[in-house]
Amino acid sequence: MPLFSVPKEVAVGTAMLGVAFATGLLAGKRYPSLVFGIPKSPRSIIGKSSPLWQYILDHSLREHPILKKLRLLTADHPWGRMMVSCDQAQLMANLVKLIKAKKVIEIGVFTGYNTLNMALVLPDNGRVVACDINEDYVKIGKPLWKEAGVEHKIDLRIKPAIQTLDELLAGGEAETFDFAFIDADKESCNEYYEKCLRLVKKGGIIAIDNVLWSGKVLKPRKDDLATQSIHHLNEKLLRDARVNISMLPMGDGVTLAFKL
Ligand SMILES: C[S@@+](CC[C@H](N)C(=O)[O-])C[C@H]1O[C@@H](n2cnc3c(N)ncnc32)[C@H](O)[C@@H]1O
Repeated sequence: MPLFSVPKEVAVGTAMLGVAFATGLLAGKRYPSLVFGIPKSPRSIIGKSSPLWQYILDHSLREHPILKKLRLLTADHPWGRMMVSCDQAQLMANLVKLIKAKKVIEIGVFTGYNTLNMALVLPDNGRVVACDINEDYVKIGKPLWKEAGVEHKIDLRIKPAIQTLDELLAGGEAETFDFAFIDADKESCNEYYEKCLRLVKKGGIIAIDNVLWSGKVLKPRKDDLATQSIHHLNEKLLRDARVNISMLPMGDGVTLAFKL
């Protein structure tokens, strides 16, 4: 027995709307960034349609106008959902500022929201080593790095991040970074973590994004390498005596590892 029933006309109308929406999507149509008044945003543990999500943004987000411009620009990109959660990016910038970081690493730039966000709070002689393999994504945000006047603080490296991290290590930059944000291909997250641990100083912070992976970590499927990889790193971090950790249910889950 159904819990509630709807008039036949409403059911038919809703089904037609659904078909029209799906047909639009298949035809490559982009829908507006605002759905039911809630900003389209990336993965988030708190549902994006939850009024609490809007409340959090309304009561905590202090976004630089150029960051906002980049967020809205990215929201209309077909892969806009990959962008870091803006409240989480704000926490990253607050941490970077708190520890008076000068050298930071971003693994997985996409359109560069978090890169810009960190560059904005770094001192004028600070540096973000920004790693990505896809220049097309980065090109979207690059003009805004310039507009914000922080382009000179961003050292963009377009190649596999593992290669960039190895080059930094080979160049004698071990234990010279203050902060690292890991947010690229999940299959490599353990390797990124190990290399960042060598690059970051004692007292520095490594932030690992998507550690809850939309809840998939609860039941990692054997054939799902990304989830397996995240889950193994989560298990390892729990027992890793080289760091203190906090796992925060923010965005899609972020673990902060404080190097001892
Ligand atoms: C989730 S997005 C990053 C989001 C970004 N941190 C932000 O602030 O919005 C992941 C990015 O990782 C990049 N990526 C994937 N595999 C990579 C690799 N092997 N090396 C470097 N970047 C990679 C992708 O091109 C993509 O831009």
